[in-house]
Formats: sequence, C-alpha cells, structure tokens
Amino acid sequence: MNTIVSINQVSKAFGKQQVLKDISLDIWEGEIFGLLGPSGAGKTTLVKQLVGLDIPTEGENLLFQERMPSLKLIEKIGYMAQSDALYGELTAKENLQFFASLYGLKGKKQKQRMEEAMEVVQLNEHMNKLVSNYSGGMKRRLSLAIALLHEPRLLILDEPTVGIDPVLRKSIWEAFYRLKEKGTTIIVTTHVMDEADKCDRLGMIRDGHLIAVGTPEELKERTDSTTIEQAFLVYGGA
Ligand SMILES: Nc1ncnc2c1ncn2[C@@H]1O[C@H](COP(=O)(O)OP(=O)(O)OP(=O)(O)O)[C@@H](O)[C@H]1O
Repeated sequence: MNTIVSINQVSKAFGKQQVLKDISLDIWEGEIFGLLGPSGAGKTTLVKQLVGLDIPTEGENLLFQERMPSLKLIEKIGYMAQSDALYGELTAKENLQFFASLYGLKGKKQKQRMEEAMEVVQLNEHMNKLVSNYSGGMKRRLSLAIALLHEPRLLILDEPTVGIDPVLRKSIWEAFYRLKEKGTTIIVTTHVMDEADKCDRLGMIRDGHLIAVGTPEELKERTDSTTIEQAFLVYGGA
C-alpha cells in the first residue's frame, strides 16, 4: 500500500482550546477516506493542515513524503473548502478560467479541462451564468469542479455534498469512484452517515481524538452495530 498522507502525532491548540489531540493516521493511494465526526470535532482543522493552510502545534503532516506546508505540492492537491471561494460578479466560466490559469492551464487544454470538470458536476449548461445567480448547491458543485481542474492526485474535500440533493449527490459520488479508478486519492469530511458508508475507510473523530479507523464493515463488526451511526455512538462511549 502506497502511503500518500501520513499524519504523525498531530496536535493543535487555539489558545487554551485543544482542538486536535495526538492524531496519527496513514491514508493510502487510491482510497476514498472519510473523516467522520460531529460539528466542532476538528475535521476542518485537520484538513486545513493537510492542504497547508495551517500548521500543527505538535507533530507533522507528510504528503507525498513531503512535510506540509509545501509549495511544491500545490499541483498535486485539489482542495474544496467548506465555504465557497468564488467570485460572484464573474460567470462560472470566468471563475474557472481564473483558477485554471493559476494552475498554468492554457489554451485548448484549459478549455478541455473546464468542460470535463463541469461535466462531472453537471453544470455545463450554466457556464455563462453569473455565479451570484447560482443556487447554494450549484456553488458547491462549481467549487468541486474547480478543485478537479488540474487533475490532482489527491483531492481533499470539506463537506462536498452539503446542500446538494440526493440525485446529484449520487452522481457526484459516481464521479468520485471514477476518479478513484484512475488512481486519485480522495479525503472527504462528512457528518452524513450514509455518505460515510460509501468510503473505503473511515476515521472517526470526536473532540479532537481519532477514536476509530477502519472500513465501514470493520467498524460495524467491531462494535456489533448494524449502522455506522450506531458504531460511532459505541466508539464515542454512548
Ligand atoms: N482559527 C481558530 N481559532 C480558534 N478556534 C478555532 C479556529 N478554528 C477552529 N477553531 C475551533 O476548533 C474546533 C474545531 O473546529 P472545526 O472547524 O475543525 O470542526 P469541524 O469538525 O470541522 O466542524 P464542522 O463539521 O462544523 O465544520 C471548534 O471548537 C472551533 O471553534
């Protein structure tokens, strides 16, 4: 198993508040890894470190054997934050062009990647619409398209399907599986249990602790549970 992400004894404090507590975890190439936990558990804090937007107070995060934050890795990582970083006064196309040029995508290649990424999120027909006229779910999907633009080897998605209806959510998960088939590693945070079931492996986070790691089946078996929700409650000591 080729390790893509190695989180080594990572802790994080904001002032006196300890938000991450001694987390160690390896994520492997080509897997869809879900970080599952209730609101405030520390998921966003952890993924921000993985993309290099923050640093741990203790420990280190290695991505592609390189210590984060590292500018070298920008091209290998696609990140979708929890709040959309889009320009409302521009069209979707202009937003895509802006981010594509940041990644050095030009001309034909740029056009092709923009179309492919918008196809994944089924927004092709809304290319020329102003983003301020997009619905919340459309903005999420456009953010996802932007994260996919440069065909990163590692995708880190913070609650990618919030505000997206079940039909589209299904098609987005199908896209995740297609990317996985091509060898892309995907890390996704969620607190939606049925989504957790779709991941290859899960890490359950509670109060900054990584309380369990395994496939959804393993986690259910070990706790004698029929659902991930139940397993989570057992691990949480409920
Ligand atoms: N920059 C910051 N300064 C101070 N406290 C912070 C900061 N960022 C996060 N926190 C705190 O860290 C804790 C964990 O937040 P985090 O956003 O990582 O949780 P989460 O699991 O992603 O939750 P959600 O699912 O609601 O996004 C919260 O108590 C939050 O208030």
